[in-house]
Amino acid sequence: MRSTPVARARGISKWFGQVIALDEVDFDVAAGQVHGLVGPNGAGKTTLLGLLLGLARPDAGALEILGSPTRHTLEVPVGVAGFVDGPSLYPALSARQNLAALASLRGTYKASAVDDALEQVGLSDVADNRARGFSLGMRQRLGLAAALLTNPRLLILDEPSNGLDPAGKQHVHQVIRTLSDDGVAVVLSSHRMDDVAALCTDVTLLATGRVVFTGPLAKLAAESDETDYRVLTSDAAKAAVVAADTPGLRIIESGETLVVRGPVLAIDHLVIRLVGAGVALRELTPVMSPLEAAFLALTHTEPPL
Ligand SMILES: Nc1ncnc2c1ncn2[C@@H]1O[C@H](COP(=O)(O)OP(=O)(O)OP(=O)(O)O)[C@@H](O)[C@H]1O
Repeated sequence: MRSTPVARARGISKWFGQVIALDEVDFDVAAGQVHGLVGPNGAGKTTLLGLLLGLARPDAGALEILGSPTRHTLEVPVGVAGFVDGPSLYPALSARQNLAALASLRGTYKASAVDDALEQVGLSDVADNRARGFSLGMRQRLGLAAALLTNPRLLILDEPSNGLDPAGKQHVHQVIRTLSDDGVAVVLSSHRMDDVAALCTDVTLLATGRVVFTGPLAKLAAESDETDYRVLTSDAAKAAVVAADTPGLRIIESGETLVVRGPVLAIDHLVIRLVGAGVALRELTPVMSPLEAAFLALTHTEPPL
């Protein structure tokens, strides 16, 4: 028997005045899944995270968290923790005092649990420093520690890698992986496909409030059969002429560097034609990962050149 999804949305819509932020969204998250929410600016990621956190209610559709329909009041559903738009912290209190205050408010304060949470996110050394002086990355980590204190079954994180240095990012990624191994479902938003690729098992791609893809990460990569390649040759001008004449290829950029877009077969033909035309190929490099290519294809956005 399949276990109950940790979160299940069917046809949820959310309006802000005339703007539709979520348009009949279906969304499933299972225990242990690390589910990435990606999409261009304004796609509806934060709005969906807010609904999962009980910060707002859908205007239409059904949303169940841990098997229960979300209520009509605004409150964080039991078993859910996390934050959107950065964690709420008391700037005048230290990291330790912030966590102690939050746990005391819930009536669950235990000094050892606070120490554990700080240790997990790598903030033990600065536990007694005031949050006011914390960098964005440190505030993100403290917000994560606050969420961990509640032993959530569903953790919601908005851009968790924001402001983190590479070591901090690795640390936070490891915390998320451990939670997932323990069966916690994690839903996170990100603008970075490399973060999503490193962390997520599943991904939902939103564009102007609609789901344009949802499923395993590996399936998303297969959604686009076109990739951009940078082509360096011995004769840039002649290479551009050959590329323009190759069926299935589009020239994205020409000049010293030639960038072309097309399916792998068309790229093969380009290489054969270049060599046939006496142009030496010095470099052929994909400009973006298959995930980024799928993102751009499905959201109809163009890569920056
Ligand atoms: N409180 C609000 N009042 C009015 N409009 C809102 C509000 N919150 C979101 N919106 C609108 O809803 C749409 C979705 O916004 P949302 O913040 O969910 O997108 P996002 O994918 O998180 O974007 P970003 O990547 O820029 O953070 C946007 O058009 C946004 O302007």
